[in-house]
Amino acid sequence: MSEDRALETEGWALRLERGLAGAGIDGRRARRLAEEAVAEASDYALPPEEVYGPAEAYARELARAARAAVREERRLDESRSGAPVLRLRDVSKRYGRKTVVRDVSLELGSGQIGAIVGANGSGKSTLLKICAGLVRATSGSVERVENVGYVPQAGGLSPLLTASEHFRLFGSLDGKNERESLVAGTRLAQSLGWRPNRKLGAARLSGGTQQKLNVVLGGINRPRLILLDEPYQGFDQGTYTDFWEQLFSWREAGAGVLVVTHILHDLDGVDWTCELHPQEES
Ligand SMILES: Nc1ncnc2c1ncn2[C@@H]1O[C@H](COP(=O)(O)OP(=O)(O)OP(=O)(O)O)[C@@H](O)[C@H]1O
Repeated sequence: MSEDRALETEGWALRLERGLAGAGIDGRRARRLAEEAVAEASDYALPPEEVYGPAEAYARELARAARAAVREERRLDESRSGAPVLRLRDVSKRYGRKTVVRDVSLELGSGQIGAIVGANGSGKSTLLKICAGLVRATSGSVERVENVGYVPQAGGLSPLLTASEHFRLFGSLDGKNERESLVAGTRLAQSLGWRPNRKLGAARLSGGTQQKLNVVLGGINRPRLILLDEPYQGFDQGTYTDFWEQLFSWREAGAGVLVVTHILHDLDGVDWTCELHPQEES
């Protein structure tokens, strides 16, 4: 970093710290937030002002986010009570004459991980789409909370949009502004050991990286229910471990997580398993 850039960054961080302190954030926390902002901006090789805007305005925004986090903590306390986030009763799905899901009942509480397992063609993806509200059950009932994240097995991205543009698009659905979306997406990406490239469109990312992006988008708005359809197919071993750690930390934070998997050792860390069986043609 040039000397000018270093001075500019230092000044910006100081103004941010002062602005935060002025907005009632305690001194040590204000310093940590300023350090994090500088570190994140350096990930993008840009001066913090270019990423976050003027320090004073960003301080106001962070203070607002801190107040929202307190409200969120209250909400999480409610969800830690284990209230159900998803309940299926006798759900079946037919395509024409073929029954692909038969009489499935399950209940996922907040702070739980459930796994859907079964042979190829046993209806796992169909059931997850029913849970997400993307496919309608032929019979039975589905109740779910409103805030849901869904991570498909593949696809689901806009080929020309970059990772950051996806963060903004998905974040805006939750009322986040551009910076909040960028920060939330970048943090989640980092927890999967990924530093998004600022320029590449999704179509030019590797298969595994596209799936990391899908996982980030599934969790970017801190949903109370997160549905994941074997999204780890292209992950290397390290990312795969990070992925499960992320599921555990979502559970810890009070979300209900439902994951389709066919890898049996995954099941060690889950709270319950629902096994599906391929249906005979009727
Ligand atoms: N839109 C559809 N129209 C007709 N049949 C469908 C449709 N979607 C899925 N099916 C059929 O439903 C059955 C279950 O498919 P599904 O993809 O849910 O299974 P799966 O357990 O997720 O499979 P895999 O392990 O291979 O991913 C399959 O026989 C499939 O061909």
